[in-house]
Amino acid sequence: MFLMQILTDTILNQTIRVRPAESHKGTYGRVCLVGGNDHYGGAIIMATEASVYSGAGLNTALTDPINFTSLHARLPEAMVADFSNQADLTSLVTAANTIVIGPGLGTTDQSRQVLDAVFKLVTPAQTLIIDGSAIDLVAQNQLTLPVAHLVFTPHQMEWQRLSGIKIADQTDDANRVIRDQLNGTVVLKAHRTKIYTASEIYLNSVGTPAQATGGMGDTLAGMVGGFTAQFADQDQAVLAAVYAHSRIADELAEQQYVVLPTQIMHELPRFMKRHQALE
Ligand SMILES: NC(=O)C1=CN([C@@H]2O[C@H](COP(=O)(O)OP(=O)(O)OC[C@H]3O[C@@H](n4cnc5c(N)ncnc54)[C@H](OP(=O)(O)O)[C@@H]3O)[C@@H](O)[C@H]2O)[C@@H](O)CC1
Ligand SMILES: Nc1ncnc2c1ncn2[C@@H]1O[C@H](COP(=O)(O)OP(=O)(O)O)[C@@H](O)[C@H]1O
Ligand SMILES: [Mg+2]
Repeated sequence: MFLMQILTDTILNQTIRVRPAESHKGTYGRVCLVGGNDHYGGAIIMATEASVYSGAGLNTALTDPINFTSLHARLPEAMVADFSNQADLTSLVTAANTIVIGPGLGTTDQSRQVLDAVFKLVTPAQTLIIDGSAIDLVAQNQLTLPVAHLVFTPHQMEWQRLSGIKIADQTDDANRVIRDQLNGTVVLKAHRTKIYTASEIYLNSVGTPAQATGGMGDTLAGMVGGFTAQFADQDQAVLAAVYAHSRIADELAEQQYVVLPTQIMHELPRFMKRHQALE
């Protein structure tokens, strides 16, 4: 039996540290974000931008070259590389602390080749966030997962595809069985997102239907990337990212009918300053 833990503001000041003066960009982690085909460029732009605004020190998008100009135009802080260039893919994935794969990746043969190449390179010390299309590709092809700190971020339909559990039957007990088989943290996204770690279940009791708009999950994936790259405790980093994403949305929704993903990420630097570790 697992007791459900309810996330509160405490997770933020437990996780978000005050930046040490003696530090540089390398101190705050390297994130490689993989996705964005010729159809879904916005998804990888949002994920990458969310990682940058979370404070990760170095961020690179591995994407279709068609997205280079648009990504740079709004986000000069990030680097870009072609996800079909094997040499670039190898060096960037190898250098990363955290890899985020899936936002807008698509499920074509090319998407599958990129996913296979990344899975081959990932090592046990790295954190791998598997989102969106990457979840669908794993489910469709029953892919073998690499050994790493795995974090899955499915919405309920993606979880149905990956776990085989119908949305109506997605109970904690059923979800835990599959979580254990996957051997990774599962962030099951819904109106009230639940996070299944190796030992606990957490309920995200904040969040608003004002968040129900395309790109909201791509943004969360980028935030989880940025938080896990910077903050040592990987479970806490995931929990803090999920909670902050919804908590910022709730604040904006006091005045707004809909909250855009980009508005949430742009609040992050101020929000994180307000909620950093208590001194
Ligand atoms: N700007 C961009 O580039 C964007 C790119 N994107 C990229 O698109 C790719 C595909 O991702 P996707 O999520 O759009 O499609 P898919 O996996 O088919 O899921 C939709 C199906 O699931 C069902 N459903 C049931 N419960 C649900 C729930 N709780 N939450 C959500 N859905 C739920 C839902 O039911 P219905 O709406 O019919 O009621 C529908 O049948 C992926 O790579 C992503 O990154 C998007 O992020 C958008 C912005
Ligand atoms: N009604 C809602 N209440 C609270 N949060 C919501 C609601 N609808 C969507 N969200 C949040 O928005 C995000 C949607 O993720 P996802 O479906 O992957 O979006 P996308 O793939 O379009 O970026 C999740 O974090 C989910 O919890
Ligand atoms: Mg999604």
